[in-house]
Amino acid sequence: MSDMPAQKPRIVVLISGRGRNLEAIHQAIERGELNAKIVLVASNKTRAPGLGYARLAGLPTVAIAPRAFADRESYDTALARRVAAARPDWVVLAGFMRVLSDAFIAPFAGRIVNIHPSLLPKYKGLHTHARALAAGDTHHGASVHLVIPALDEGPVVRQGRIRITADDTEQTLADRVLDRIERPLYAAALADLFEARVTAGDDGALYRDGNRQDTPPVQDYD
Ligand SMILES: Nc1nc2c(c(=O)[nH]1)N[C@@H](CN(C=O)c1ccc(C(=O)N[C@@H](CCC(=O)O)C(=O)O)cc1)CN2
Ligand SMILES: NCC(=O)N[C@@H]1O[C@H](COP(=O)([O-])[O-])[C@@H](O)[C@H]1O
Repeated sequence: MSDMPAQKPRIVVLISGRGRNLEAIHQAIERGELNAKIVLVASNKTRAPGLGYARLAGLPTVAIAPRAFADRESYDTALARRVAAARPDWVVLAGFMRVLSDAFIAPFAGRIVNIHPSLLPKYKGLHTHARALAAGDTHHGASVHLVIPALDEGPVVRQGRIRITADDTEQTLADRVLDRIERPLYAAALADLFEARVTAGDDGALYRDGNRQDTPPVQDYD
């Protein structure tokens, strides 16, 4: 029996903005709540504030601006090469605001995770909070899912839900979803994946503890 400690899963985190989910993941790791090692923080925005957090935390960072590339596929190929050089076990999207082509997805197929601020399959894409308010929904939330080429269509690992209040605005709802749901939800869902409680079958479905998970667990965070 080897007495070598289990290798921590190596993760690359992709951001485009403030990096609040990056911060939540990093702090969960620092508190010993998530067994992983962030080996690179990469952004498509050279001035992403989340890069500042990463640098202060002593994490390796890189920013690759799309404007230097002729098209989405050439950008995604370059980004994939740089990410692959960090030898990740998982690629974690944390407020990464670009649709990824197969040029990026293929090399990491089945190992890319995203947190989306809606109760998928509702409100794929952008402006999810405004759309939930406009629809008069009673609840809203976030979903952690595996990334496939079809936007926000990948199998969902976990979801979190809160009530929408009568005085909610797009900003108050977005802030509450992020602070109440996304921060704890992402760490819990990543632990499911990293510790293989949840695995992807050849059929594209997820299996939790060996049982097919046709609908994800939904936790209320009110
Ligand atoms: N192929 C996939 N790419 C991405 C997925 C996915 O499931 N499949 N998840 C998204 C994350 N995301 C929502 O959770 C998302 C990000 C970006 C966009 C989008 O329309 N981006 C525009 C640019 C918008 C901007 O710059 O403000 C674009 O890329 O043209 C939609 C959904 C990550 N990628
Ligand atoms: N489609 C992806 C998407 O909308 N992601 C959302 O952007 C915010 C990013 O915050 P951050 O930049 O502070 O991490 C988060 O709420 C995340 O769910």
